[in-house]
Amino acid sequence: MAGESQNWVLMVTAQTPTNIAVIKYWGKRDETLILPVNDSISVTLDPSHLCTTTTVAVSPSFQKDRMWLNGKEIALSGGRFQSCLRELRKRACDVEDKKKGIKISKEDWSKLHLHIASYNNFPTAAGLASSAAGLACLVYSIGKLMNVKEDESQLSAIARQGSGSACRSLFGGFVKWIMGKEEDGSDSLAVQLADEKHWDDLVIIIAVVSSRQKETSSTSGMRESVETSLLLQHRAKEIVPKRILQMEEAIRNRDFASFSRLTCTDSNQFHAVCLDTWPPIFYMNDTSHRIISIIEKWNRSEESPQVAYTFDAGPNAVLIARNRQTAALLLQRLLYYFPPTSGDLDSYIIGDKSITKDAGINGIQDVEALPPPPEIKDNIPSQKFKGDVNYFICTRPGRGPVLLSDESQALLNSENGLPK
Ligand SMILES: Nc1ncnc2c1ncn2[C@@H]1O[C@H](COP(=O)(O)OP(=O)(O)OP(=O)(O)O)[C@@H](O)[C@H]1O
Ligand SMILES: C[C@@](O)(CCOP(=O)(O)OP(=O)(O)O)CC(=O)O
Repeated sequence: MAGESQNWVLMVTAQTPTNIAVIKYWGKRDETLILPVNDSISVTLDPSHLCTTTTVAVSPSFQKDRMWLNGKEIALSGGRFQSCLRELRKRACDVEDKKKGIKISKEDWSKLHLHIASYNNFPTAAGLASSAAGLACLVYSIGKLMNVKEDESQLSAIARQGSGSACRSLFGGFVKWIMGKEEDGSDSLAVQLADEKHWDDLVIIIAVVSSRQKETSSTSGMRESVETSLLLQHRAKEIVPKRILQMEEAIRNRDFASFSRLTCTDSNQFHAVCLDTWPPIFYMNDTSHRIISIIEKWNRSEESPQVAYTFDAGPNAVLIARNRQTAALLLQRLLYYFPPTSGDLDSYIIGDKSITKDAGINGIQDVEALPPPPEIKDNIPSQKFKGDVNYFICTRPGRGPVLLSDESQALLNSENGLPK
């Protein structure tokens, strides 16, 4: 290891998106390597609205590996973090920073310690897939720091060992996680089906539904489903392989009718598997069901589907509108049924606020003046559900991980490698 003194700090900062599955991953065939029972497909969400930023630093002065998440130190002792660190160290290569006069040889990495600081620009552990963006960012940034030569797909197989869904966050656009066949998991990795520009009409609105912390984590929920649900076995063997092919075709042809049908039925089947688990698991709540029925009613009243819905292991609805015009109509419906409890629209609709303008909403008075959606039959009085949605995030399909070269965006101090 060459360097004038032992006080140098070398660091890298990266930003990684989160993703939402449209064909769900639910069930592992290997718990430690995190190998799934079926392929899955996701849409990467625009990191301008939902992303993780991670800085990793290395210095001979660091005494041990340390990590800070959203400003608080967390333990890195968990098996999943350790698997990722071990796999990355195995693949580390020589690194030279001529400007700083630092040279790290391949062999040095096993003796050097890391400091990692990460920040999610959205709530952590709130059903918005922070673990997917977080673990993908950890692997991507350390991979860059250690000059790991593997491509994104091979890195995805490492991120997979941090959290299954994280492997799909190594790419932008539309991503498939191939389940693979090998026992060592070497062929269980993510590939990009199409980038985010391929289908840039799509607009995504997430309804963050008020709820208590979920009772069953994805990890334990899917373990229980594998052990007890016969529907899961049937789904993995018979249903998903066909759906994957149909979904790939729908994405290739930008066929919204097919994309929407597959997305909704796959989400519904995943929640049916949860219900088929013993004891049953409930992730959706009354508000989630209400949102499904609003969308179903609207889609049925039109000639072709306007919006797709999908729900992960929690009550939040992820709604995918076929284009901006539809997204504006969707937002009007959502605000009609779920008006904010306060007049503060700015914090009620976050992300791409231009959709709010397109919907003709400039203030709370416009929300109050919204007419009932035309698909409601006149004889059924329409009810409103103020307070049942915490807030909405307007976003779209987005790009994959990037390095941030501007040092001012680093989360660690370049002098001592501690959080800024
Ligand atoms: N930026 C990050 N860097 C590293 N690890 C993270 C990061 N963000 C979250 N995690 C890990 O993910 C855990 C949260 O995962 P959890 O599955 O409970 O919630 P979620 O991913 O936000 O929600 P869900 O899985 O329901 O969509 C955290 O406790 C932490 O271990
Ligand atoms: C419902 C899901 O979001 C499940 C995600 O599960 P995780 O990736 O969080 O589980 P672990 O691999 O145990 O970390 C569906 C999906 O993202 O495909």
